[in-house]
Amino acid sequence: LQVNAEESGDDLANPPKVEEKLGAVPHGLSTDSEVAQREAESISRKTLRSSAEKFEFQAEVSRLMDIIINSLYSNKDIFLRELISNASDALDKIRFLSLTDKEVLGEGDTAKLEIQIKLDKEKKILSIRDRGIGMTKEDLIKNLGTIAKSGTSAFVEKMQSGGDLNLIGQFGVGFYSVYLVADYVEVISKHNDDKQYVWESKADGAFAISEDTWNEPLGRGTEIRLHLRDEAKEYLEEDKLKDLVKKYSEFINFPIYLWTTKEVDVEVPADEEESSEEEESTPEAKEDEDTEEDEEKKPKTKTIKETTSEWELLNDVKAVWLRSPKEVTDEEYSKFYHSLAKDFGDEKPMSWSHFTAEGDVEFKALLFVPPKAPHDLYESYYNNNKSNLKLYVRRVFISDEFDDLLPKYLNFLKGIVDSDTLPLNVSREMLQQHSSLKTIKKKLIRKALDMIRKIAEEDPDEYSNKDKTDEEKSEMAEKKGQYAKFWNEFGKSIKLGIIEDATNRNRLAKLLRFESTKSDGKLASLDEYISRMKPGQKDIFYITGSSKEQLEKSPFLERLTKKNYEVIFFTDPVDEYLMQYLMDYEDKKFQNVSKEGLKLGKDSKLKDLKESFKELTDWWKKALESENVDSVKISNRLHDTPCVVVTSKYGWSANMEKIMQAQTLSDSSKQAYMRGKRVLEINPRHPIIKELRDKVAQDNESEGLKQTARLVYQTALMESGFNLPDPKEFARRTTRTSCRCLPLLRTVLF
Ligand SMILES: Nc1ncnc2c1ncn2[C@@H]1O[C@H](COP(=O)(O)OP(=O)(O)OP(=O)(O)O)[C@@H](O)[C@H]1O
Repeated sequence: LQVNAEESGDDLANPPKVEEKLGAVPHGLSTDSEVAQREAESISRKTLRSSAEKFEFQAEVSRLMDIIINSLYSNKDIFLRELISNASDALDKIRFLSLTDKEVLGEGDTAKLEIQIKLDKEKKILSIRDRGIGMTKEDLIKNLGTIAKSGTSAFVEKMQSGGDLNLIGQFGVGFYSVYLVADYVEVISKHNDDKQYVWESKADGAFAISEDTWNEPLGRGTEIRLHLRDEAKEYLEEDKLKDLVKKYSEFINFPIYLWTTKEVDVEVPADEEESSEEEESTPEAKEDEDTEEDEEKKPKTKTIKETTSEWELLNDVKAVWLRSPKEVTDEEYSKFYHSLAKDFGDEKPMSWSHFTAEGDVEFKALLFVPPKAPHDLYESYYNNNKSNLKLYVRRVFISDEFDDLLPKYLNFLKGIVDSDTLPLNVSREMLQQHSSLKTIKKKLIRKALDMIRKIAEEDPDEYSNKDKTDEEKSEMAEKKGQYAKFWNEFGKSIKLGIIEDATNRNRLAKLLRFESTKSDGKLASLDEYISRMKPGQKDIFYITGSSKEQLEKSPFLERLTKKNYEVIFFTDPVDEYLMQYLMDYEDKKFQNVSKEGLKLGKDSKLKDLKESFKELTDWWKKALESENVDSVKISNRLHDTPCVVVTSKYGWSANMEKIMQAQTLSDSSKQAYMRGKRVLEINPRHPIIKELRDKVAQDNESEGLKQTARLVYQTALMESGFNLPDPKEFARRTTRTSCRCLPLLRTVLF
């Protein structure tokens, strides 16, 4: 990665040494010492320091930077919140380490966990400094340039298809937003384990790193100096920065200070000449002579304007979750969500739950359902145990990658948990083992599922609101369609929950939504299905396939719809797995209508029919011996179709077979084993079946009969949703048979 340093004309071979005297500045940030000024001037945006080691950005990072630097995106403000958020993360990290080793914090100003923002109007430099964990030389190289995260290419792709730059933080590449406003950036950083280094780049494909021997020693932490572009001068205005911090970084848990400069009136001793002149020229002076005499002994003063500077605190660090829910407004919850989730889109969270758990294990929690699923929610679902909850112990941030605070299927929730029960001064690994975590997890799941249920309860599309007052109705109108929205974004997670969480299966099943033969294009719940069940109906009927449109035409539904039974359409591949775990609901069993075992009341004629078609069914079963067909039976589900192929109850359905075949790494021997035994079900009322019966009775050795029966079977396979093992053979047979048995075929196909 390292490329040869290009010698430039700048005389920086011996950078000036650290200045001894830093002047009377308040705690910290004395970055504008003369030496630093000279240094900054000498490089003056022409070229990077010649003595530095130079590196190329990783290709994806370089593309990302190109996009940012050339972006016409108008909301350039976002860079500040990204830098403050990084500073806050770095402070969280050092505070966490200090729990087990106090020494890491250092002494004096270095131990102050705060963020400082400073402006240099003249040189157009905006600096953001934190006393966080800092970066070693290696960290600087990796974190700011050479390692592309998974979010880098995802974000580049998103931007190329017209995505919103505002979402940069969610992709974990927020730092690079600095190039929206700066054309040259320096990152000065000091980690406890390394010397102080300067990273610098003009976003031209390369960055440079040098050991820092000229700036003020930071003690520990990072200072980012943005050399602002001309068109970004507004970020040198104190008021602008104050507004931005208020808007975006209000909920940062560390104090954010801005170095502000004010003109104030000060009383200074007046020199004698001036005071005597003043006495003569002031008419009031004569009038007040008596009083003047009394005060004669007091020294004469005058008021002059003086410029003073001070650190002004910009945020209130009281954590939202520690406040009573009654005191927090909806707007505050929304803003807190945006800052917590780094989701600065326009949409509010769909729902939230703010509660305190009491008893043996005490904690406060605030959970949110985001308005949209993140881009990578189901990517590496099974390899990623990290929940999106931030864990705090007594207000101290511990981790946002804590395994097992929530089960995987609830990973789409964002939020925080602050526990008073967990110990503070133990390692993350020890904490991970703590017995209270189980209780916390259990309570969080309950609350999360309640919160999701509430989205449905408050949605007028879900429940009739005829008993509601007008005020309640208008409140509900806002929530209209919210559950369908939730379902579209996170429905798969609920299904995965049903598969994975046996304890909460019934609660989760209540949240399940689907379309059905009676749902009229809307989503229905299992409770609705049950309320619509026909008297005497024992099972909940469903069918699986790749689309609703395809399923609506399925021959498996013929008798069921005629008899007015409702059938659920499951069209997501995960549904096949789901239905292996969801056996029953409210004492009703689930029945896949394309599998064996469908009962639709008693058919009094069945016995006679069986008898009448016995010769055909026996003959056909024998003819299909090599096809994994277990038996040939009279069907109770068909009306217009001559026959279908159903699968055994515990084997794969036709749809599942297709899903498994589509999986690159699936094991073909397992496929053969799991493929359900097939049963050919015939429709005794269909003319072609009747004709086949007659033909078998006449001459069951006829080649034409065998060909036709095979063709009818293969057509049934296709109609039942199976892939034909040899489509070419089917095509050949169709053409051949169509010549020989045209009249019969016409009945099959049309
Ligand atoms: N002020 C800082 N102190 C210490 N490390 C930092 C600082 N700023 C950035 N980093 C490091 O650089 C990395 C890249 O930052 P970047 O903002 O691009 O991504 P991120 O912080 O991981 O994600 P996000 O943008 O969502 O905050 C960080 O993960 C962190 O390791």
